[in-house]
Amino acid sequence: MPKVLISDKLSEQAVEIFRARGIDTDFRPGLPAEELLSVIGEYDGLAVRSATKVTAEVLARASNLKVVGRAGIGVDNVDTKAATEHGVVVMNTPFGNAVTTAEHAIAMMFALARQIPQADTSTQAGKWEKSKFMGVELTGKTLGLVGCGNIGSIVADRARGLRMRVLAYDPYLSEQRAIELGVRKVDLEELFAEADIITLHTPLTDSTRGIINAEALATMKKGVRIVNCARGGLVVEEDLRAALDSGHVAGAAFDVFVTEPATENVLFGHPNVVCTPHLGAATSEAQEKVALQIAEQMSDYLLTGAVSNAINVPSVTAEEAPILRPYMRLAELMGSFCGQLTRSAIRSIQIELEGHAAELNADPIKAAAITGVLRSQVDSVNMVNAPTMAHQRGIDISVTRHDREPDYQTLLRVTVTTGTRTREVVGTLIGGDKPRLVGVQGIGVEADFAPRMLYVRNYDKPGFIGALGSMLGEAGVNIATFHLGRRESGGEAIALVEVDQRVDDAVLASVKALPQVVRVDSLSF
Ligand SMILES: NC(=O)C1=CN([C@@H]2O[C@H](COP(=O)(O)OP(=O)(O)OC[C@H]3O[C@@H](n4cnc5c(N)ncnc54)[C@H](O)[C@@H]3O)[C@@H](O)[C@H]2O)C=CC1
Ligand SMILES: O=C(O)CCC(=O)C(=O)O
Repeated sequence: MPKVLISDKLSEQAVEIFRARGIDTDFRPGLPAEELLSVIGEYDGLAVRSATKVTAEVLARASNLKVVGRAGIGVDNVDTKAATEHGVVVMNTPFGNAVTTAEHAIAMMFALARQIPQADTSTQAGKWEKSKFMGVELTGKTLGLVGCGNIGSIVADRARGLRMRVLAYDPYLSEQRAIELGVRKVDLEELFAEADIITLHTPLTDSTRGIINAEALATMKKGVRIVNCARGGLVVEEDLRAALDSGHVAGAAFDVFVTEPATENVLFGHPNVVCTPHLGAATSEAQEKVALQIAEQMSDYLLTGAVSNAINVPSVTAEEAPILRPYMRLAELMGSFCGQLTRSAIRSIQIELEGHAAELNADPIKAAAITGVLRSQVDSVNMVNAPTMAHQRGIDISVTRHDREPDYQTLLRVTVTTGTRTREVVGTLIGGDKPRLVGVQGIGVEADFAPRMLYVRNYDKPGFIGALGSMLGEAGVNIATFHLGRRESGGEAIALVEVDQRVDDAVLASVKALPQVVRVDSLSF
């Protein structure tokens, strides 16, 4: 039974879902970092929000971990690169808290425009400072969105309802989508020059870090207001504080900070600053949605192999998973066949799909084939890290779909090249799910992938089968099945021999010494 740890404050619905799906679940919100390090080795899945830092060190200790689930959007608290290298899937819930976070941004905008938090504090302190809190109307004002994805689009929609004019800077926003949203797509300079209020809705990346700095602030309208409900680090906090102090910026509302939890910050204490403690996603509706989604997604992956909303591997839907699983098994076995025959640096891996296979999602099949090829070289390879490992080794990967009619209903071909050699195997599924080899090196030969096999290439001359049989018999090795294929043009043949015992190196050497034998390899599957 898989085991999952929930180390942040997720809705308890997540626990119920995991347990209902038969997953052993430990609910330990607020687990200290040192304790996480000592217990993570026990778990197959780790569900987090933003408090748990899933560092390279955590991942290095997570010997059983298969999936990290982020109940939310931003995965900047997960070292995704290290997760990929360790073969761990990282998934998030890209939509569950988008409305809630957009509403928080709108609430922050109102809080700034009408100084609601400051007025509340003053009123409850017994002061009646009616003239102190003169606000501004939002109607007719220009809102500048930096980032117009899920959350930015919802903010745009709500802002248009408030009769605001909306500009958006997002290099990946199409003109068509901008028209649909009723926003004007502009460059960053124009947005800074025209916006009365700027809200940020991008992830924190190398291209967005410090996107609002002293230089940018200087190009903004005097009296601009800035809302950040995305990520600390998008704004250089010291530069903003200086612009607030000089009166160039009229107000700032921040939900996120460079250092969190933010118990102190350069923005704190300024009369025109409103702060919340990373509450963007904090509604009961959003938390139920993200907890439920992440628990379902993680359970699906651990129990069926279905992958949704993963950051580091291609998606496999719940419908696709049972269809793809036998193909992934076949591809991995075929890759392993080639990998076990390859003793030098691999240059390329080609995966070809024909018949039914050509209609399927090829990414998981490709990842499985690469896993199989690399497994004889690297123990820790799996479906998640195989493409990265291949890339790191400079291996070219290609996938080709053929629409010709194959001899079998469905066919995969895996070809591995080194500087000097090519290994090629062809396989199919018998009865829809049983992997079967149907060709090696262009020679038709049918065999199952047996736990122990000998692969022999020989000259097609009399006496070979008898000699091989008696040699193995004398060594106490029982032959379970024997499959032969030969090139139609003659000369070359291949034998795939399933054996019941391990064939030791001395016996392999004697087989190799037979005059008809070109090469012999012991394979295991
Ligand atoms: N305060 C909170 O509690 C929450 C904060 N967030 C933050 O909000 C961010 C946005 O979330 P979504 O809208 O769901 O993500 P999304 O991925 O749907 O949208 C992000 C948008 O940013 C754009 N973008 C990327 N690089 C850019 C750049 N250099 N300049 C301008 N635009 C750029 C992308 O094209 C995309 O359209 C998340 O990455 C997360 O960090 C999300 C949920 C809750
Ligand atoms: O889980 C939370 O409270 C934070 C949400 C968030 O920042 C995100 O989803 O990116």
